[in-house]
Amino acid sequence: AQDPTGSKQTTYPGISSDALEKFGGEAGVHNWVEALFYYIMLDNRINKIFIEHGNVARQIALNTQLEQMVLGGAVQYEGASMSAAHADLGITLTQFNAVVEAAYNACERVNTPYSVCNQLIAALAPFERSIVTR
Ligand code: HEM
Repeated sequence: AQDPTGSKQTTYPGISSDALEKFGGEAGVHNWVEALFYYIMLDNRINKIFIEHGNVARQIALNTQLEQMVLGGAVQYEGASMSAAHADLGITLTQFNAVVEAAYNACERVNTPYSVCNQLIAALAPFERSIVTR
């Protein structure tokens, strides 16, 4: 599997050693990703991109892997690099930020402690460089 950042980075700064546990382990991360896509699909600024280009079941499975890995889990991410997955979508910073909002709403929905929610979202933020192309 490729490193999702497209770099050689394998550890994520700012992630505490108990982050995955506080997130509720694999089941907790999966619930969070389900809630994330619930809020994405309710957001009229971005849902059309996912309806037209996405495969929600595949994206939920791959995001569950990726987020567990970012939280320090011994999980291999088996999807495409962030740049390859998003290259043709012409994503704007406004659309990226809409997904970040959905991510915070998902944390509230599944009662993820705010500090550990922030750790995950901060660790995903650098992917913006690979995802926002417009
Ligand atoms: C940090 C933010 C993001 C992360 C971690 C992320 C993660 C992922 C992952 C893991 C995949 C699956 C790759 C694969 O199929 O191998 C994917 C695909 C996709 N993402 Fe994102 N994504 C992010 C931001 C966004 C944004 C902002 C949008 C649009 C507004 C978006 C739209 C899509 C779409 C439509 C696909 C499916 C592409 C395809 O199957 O051809 N993503 N993303």
